[in-house]
Amino acid sequence: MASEAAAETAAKPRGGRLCTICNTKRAALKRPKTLEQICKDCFYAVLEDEIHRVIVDNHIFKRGERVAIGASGGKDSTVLAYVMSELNRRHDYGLDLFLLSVDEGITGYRDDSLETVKRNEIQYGIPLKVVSYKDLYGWTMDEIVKLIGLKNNCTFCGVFRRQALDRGASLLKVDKIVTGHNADDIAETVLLNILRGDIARLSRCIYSPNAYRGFAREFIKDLERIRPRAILDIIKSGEDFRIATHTKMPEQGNCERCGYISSQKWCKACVLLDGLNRGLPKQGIGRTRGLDAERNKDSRETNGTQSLQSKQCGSLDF
Ligand SMILES: Nc1ncnc2c1ncn2[C@@H]1O[C@H](COP(=O)(O)OP(=O)(O)OP(=O)(O)O)[C@@H](O)[C@H]1O
Repeated sequence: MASEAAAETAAKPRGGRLCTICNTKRAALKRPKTLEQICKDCFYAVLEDEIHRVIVDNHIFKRGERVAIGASGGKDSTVLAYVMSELNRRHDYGLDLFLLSVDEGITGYRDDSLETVKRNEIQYGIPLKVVSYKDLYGWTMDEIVKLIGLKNNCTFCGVFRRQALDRGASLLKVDKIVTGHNADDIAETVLLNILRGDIARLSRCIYSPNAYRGFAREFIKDLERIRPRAILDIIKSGEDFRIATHTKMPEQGNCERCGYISSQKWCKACVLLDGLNRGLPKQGIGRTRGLDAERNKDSRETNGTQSLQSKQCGSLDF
């Protein structure tokens, strides 16, 4: 008996609970979703398995499809690239994967993270395509910031990035694009869209512009401290949201200028680019209803008031 007890003590890692899944390694984290305390390896395994289940249950991909992975070189898209290539191989999805990076032309920021993407290209054997703001729009973000200053630059960055991903996707002739979003980002988005009354974006469960994001982030982090499940509960509320049938939704069409998807005569990227090229960089900054509607009514009209200031850079705007 004494030796058995000794063996058990030896097997148990010192200073912590055992993983509730494998029961051998030390628990490294507590999952807010299940409240289970699990080790690193089991966390990777359950996460990959859950992603696979979501892909299969929702019929997200069809065999033979070409899929671009939006690769910024940041943590979320690096995980995404790994998981996509791993699941494609492990479960034989039969997908043709590509890494798609947008180079916004921000010295010391994107040029560094693109190095990570180039390493991913070799590591996972997925071909990489880089599209740049300079080639697509004739402007780098550094040049835009020089013109407009730091205020409002996130609007340009986010809108151009969203369209650059679409353009890159059509160059690669892919059927789908996947982008990496963690639970915190999605909860912020749900909250932001509710705060802004942006039912159209909420129903498509996509990103709202950056304004207020910093405040929403702090608020969610405060909630999480009190109740760790708060983030998942907000996401669930967003998913279960039902929109009254009489709510007016914007009609999707195509931009008259560039042909990309838009609910206005001109898409936001064209409105902003037109302003930049005409030396009126404040044109189109602000909410779509209002300024862009005006801009779309009469392309000669310009207006730089009511600008929304961004509190945080880097999130992908949809
Ligand atoms: N420059 C880019 N090129 C290609 N894809 C991008 C780029 N920026 C963002 N994305 C895509 O949009 C996702 C969400 O971007 P966001 O800017 O919110 O960054 P994030 O949450 O910090 O993600 P990451 O850690 O991957 O940078 C990224 O995971 C990526 O898939």
